Amino acid sequence: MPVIEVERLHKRYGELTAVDEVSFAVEQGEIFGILGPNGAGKTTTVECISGLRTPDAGSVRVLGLDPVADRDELHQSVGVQLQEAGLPDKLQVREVMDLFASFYRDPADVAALLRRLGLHEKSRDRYKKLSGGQKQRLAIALALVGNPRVVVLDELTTGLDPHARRETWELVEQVRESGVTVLLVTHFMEEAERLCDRVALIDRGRVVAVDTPEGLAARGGGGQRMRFRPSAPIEDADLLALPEVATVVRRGTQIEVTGADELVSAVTALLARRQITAGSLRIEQSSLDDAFIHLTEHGKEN
Ligand SMILES: Nc1ncnc2c1ncn2[C@@H]1O[C@H](COP(=O)(O)OP(=O)(O)OP(=O)(O)O)[C@@H](O)[C@H]1O
Repeated sequence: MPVIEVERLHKRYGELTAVDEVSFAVEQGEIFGILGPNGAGKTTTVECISGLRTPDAGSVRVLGLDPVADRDELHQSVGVQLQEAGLPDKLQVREVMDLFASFYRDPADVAALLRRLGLHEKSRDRYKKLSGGQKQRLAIALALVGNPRVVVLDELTTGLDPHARRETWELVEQVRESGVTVLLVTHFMEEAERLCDRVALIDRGRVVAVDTPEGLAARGGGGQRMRFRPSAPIEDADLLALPEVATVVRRGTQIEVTGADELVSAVTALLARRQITAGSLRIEQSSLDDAFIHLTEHGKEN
């Protein structure tokens, strides 16, 4: 049975339809991403899942519970990290954690959790003294302090430097390894590619695709791009004769070849047969970025 089941979810704000017939299911132990442009309806969707908003229509089940009717019960098993933590500046890290732990029947060991999140040495620091990355880690700690079975993380790494972002990703992977199902809202493709088992791509309140990051990337046009400087001349026609090659473009001494997924091995094998080496070689896989643009393009035009 899926851990989260969303069926034909609908939410309006006045005249504006923010979420329109959204359906997806998240399985136990998955890291499931909700990806989409600004204003797509991602936060509204997870707020309905977390019981913070009441849907206008459709159904949501989390661990078999109705997030609105069974809010108190849901709260015990679902940890939520929201975009704005809104914590009092003057409280110390440990105090915030103890306060949140007191809301749960079976809270985690606060000291152990702080140690796990690298915040142990900050236990006595006030919230306002924490760096952006530390605040973010505290937000994750707060989402985990109730020993949840499901955790909802919204815009987890926004505003973090690349190092802190990577550390946070490792944390999320550890959370999943401990058996927790993770629902992750993001608009960073790299984050979705690195972390998510599957992704729902949402545009203008509608789900446009649910797939693995690789599956989504393939829908964005697919294929590979390879750039190199050959050590000896090679004809365009020789490259184009390979079934994997779609286009060949020359820029000075550099050749750019695009084509199917097996492009790189086919071209490399051809070059090897001719005893040509590929200098300054760069390979790009068609990415989730391409899929994002491709699949949400229609929405932008309207
Ligand atoms: N409380 C609200 N009242 C009125 N309109 C709202 C409210 N919250 C969100 N909206 C609107 O609903 C739409 C969806 O917003 P939502 O925050 O769910 O999108 P999002 O995909 O999370 O966006 P972002 O990536 O920018 O955070 C937007 O057009 C937004 O302006």
